[in-house]
Amino acid sequence: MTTFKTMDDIGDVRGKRVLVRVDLNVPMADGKVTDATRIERVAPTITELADKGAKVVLLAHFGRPKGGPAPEFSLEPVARATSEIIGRPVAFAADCIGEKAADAVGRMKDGDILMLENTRFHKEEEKNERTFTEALAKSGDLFVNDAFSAAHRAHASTEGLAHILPAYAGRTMQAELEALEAGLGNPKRPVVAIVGGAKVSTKIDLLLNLVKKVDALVIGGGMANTFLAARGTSVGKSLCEHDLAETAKHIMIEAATASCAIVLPVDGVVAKEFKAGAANEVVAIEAVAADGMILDAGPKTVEKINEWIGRAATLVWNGPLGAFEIAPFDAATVAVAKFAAAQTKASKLVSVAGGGDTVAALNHAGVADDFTYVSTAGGAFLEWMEGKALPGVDVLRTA
Ligand SMILES: Nc1ncnc2c1ncn2[C@@H]1O[C@H](COP(=O)(O)OP(=O)(O)O)[C@@H](O)[C@H]1O
Ligand SMILES: O=C(OP(=O)(O)O)[C@H](O)COP(=O)(O)O
Repeated sequence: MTTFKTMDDIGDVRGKRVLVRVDLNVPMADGKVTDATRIERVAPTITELADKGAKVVLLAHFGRPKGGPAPEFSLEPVARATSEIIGRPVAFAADCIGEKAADAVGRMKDGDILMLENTRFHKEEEKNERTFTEALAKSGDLFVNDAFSAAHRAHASTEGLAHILPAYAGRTMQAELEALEAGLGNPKRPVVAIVGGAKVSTKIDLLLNLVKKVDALVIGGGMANTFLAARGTSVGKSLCEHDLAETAKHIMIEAATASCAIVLPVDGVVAKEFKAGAANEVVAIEAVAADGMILDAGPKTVEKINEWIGRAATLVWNGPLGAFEIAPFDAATVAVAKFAAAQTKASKLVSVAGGGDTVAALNHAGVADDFTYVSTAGGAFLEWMEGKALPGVDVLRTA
């Protein structure tokens, strides 16, 4: 049950400027969106408001620029992709505050859609600074937050704006929370979680609570390398955050106390270059050469993970098991995704997966529709699972 205001409470929006926070942090390659799920999920909120005659002003971040403009993190190509998906023009303004934003908003007619440039081009966004939030608020009369997958960030555009403008949950925000509650509110045990991917430093802390909620935690992808290194296994040149070794050790101790099994790779697919078709070999995890990079989990690891999934009643998954965008390093992710999908179809498993790249990986494996639920959120979903308050959601409850 949601306890915040939704778009059903928003009233007449005709002629009003509605600032809509969406998460358009989508996978891209060569300037093209490679998985449009996040855009498709927020499309209903955008079109509903536009159809009701609102001036829809979209706010979003893209990637992790260092608090200043960076062309490779521009939202302009994403605005084009959004326009194609919703089948309507989406104008673009080269800044999210100031004159450029004001001019573009000033030109809007009722029912128009405008996307403002990456909010993270201003360092004040992530600091949630009041003056910056007020500058953002100048473009809107109302605020709709539809970015569930960014709701774990207390940023100006995800949290701050709800203190300044009348605030509502968008259709996707509402649907995500309801679906997660339905699928995982009271999960059937055993619960197995898989956490992989590359955002090691921003996700590792939440594993400390997660091990108290699940029966087994499978650690894969870049995250696994940090744990392997922490227990003294050499990972060569693999993606690894060595300075997080103590955190990893602490998590392994907490897991043992909570009787949560930690499942780490036993073999890996190792290459010397991070590129498609790079020469590679499967090696035992203790045998990674000093110049090798683990880019995927090996077949024995896949077998072990699938055994755990076979015993599970509920699966929670964020983060690919390898660099799945580059063949052949997608093999483990695809194999595990297919097995989890088959278990779900056979009614043996409730499977909930989430994250921008995880969704792309499930689409790549052709099984996203076979999972019980696929969330657009990765980190936010895991924090929700941990039982942590999400700033972007909480502020809507009290707004
Ligand atoms: N062993 C690995 N080495 C390097 N990158 C990896 C490895 N395993 C997974 N990745 C990368 O992790 C990225 C996804 O991580 P993350 O952003 O945490 O997931 P999500 O967006 O689903 O939350 C993918 O781009 C993938 O290439
Ligand atoms: O892609 C996102 O999160 P996810 O990788 O956990 O799915 C969100 O857009 C949040 O991005 P951030 O982790 O740079 O704050």
